Amino acid sequence: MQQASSRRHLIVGNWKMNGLSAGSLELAKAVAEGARDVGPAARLVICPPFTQLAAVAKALEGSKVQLGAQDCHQSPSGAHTGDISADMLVDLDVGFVILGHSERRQHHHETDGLVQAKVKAAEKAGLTPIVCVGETAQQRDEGHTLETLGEQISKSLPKDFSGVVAYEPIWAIGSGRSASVKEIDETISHLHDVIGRHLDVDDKSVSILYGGSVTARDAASILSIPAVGGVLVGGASLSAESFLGIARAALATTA
Ligand SMILES: O=C[C@H](O)COP(=O)(O)O
Repeated sequence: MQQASSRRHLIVGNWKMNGLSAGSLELAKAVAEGARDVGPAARLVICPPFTQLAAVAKALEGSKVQLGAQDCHQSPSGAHTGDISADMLVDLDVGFVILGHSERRQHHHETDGLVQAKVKAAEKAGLTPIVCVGETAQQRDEGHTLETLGEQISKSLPKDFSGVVAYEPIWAIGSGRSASVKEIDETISHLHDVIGRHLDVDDKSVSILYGGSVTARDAASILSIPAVGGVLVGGASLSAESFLGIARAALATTA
């Protein structure tokens, strides 16, 4: 089994629909500055809204923080009013893209099939997709968590997937109630098994992040779980202090 001490955690901040020009620049610069102290323990990625990508890309120049986006269209170009293609993101020095987040699955009716088409488009353009899967509170209460996640994994990821997966229980997102260490450990280990069974890739090559109410307080215990490859952070990524606190927790797990 992979040991915590040999890992380099991926710490991803998803700003969601937050950030105007001045605040975004200030936040990006503060994260870039603070990231110097994190050393090689973690790779940091911030995913601002589309409108701030160009400015944030400039603010991150020369830093160890990488840029991500929150979605892309499955087509490279064309008549898709209001959409953004993977190539457009690459053009702005974006390296990562979050796909299939539960907020998009729910509010934009994104299906597993559409998510898979977006994953293929992102990988073709050279982006690293971060594909989100997660169960609702009802699915969890009815004992359908593993079945739900297995279906999402097998239908959302192409057989030759080379990106990152984020396990985000929907009931934990923005609720202030993170899943327990035991739940995260068991579920992510199960996801590795599903990947090994359904995809044509070594399951160890796919890093799996946890997301859902992660804070600087509980980050160390989550990042100490050997199966966890990092965290996807929403609310706590909107402050440089809390986001960097989470990144420093990665450092503590390698000490
Ligand atoms: O993409 C991030 C997740 O939805 C987690 O958000 P949260 O940290 O605010 O719960």
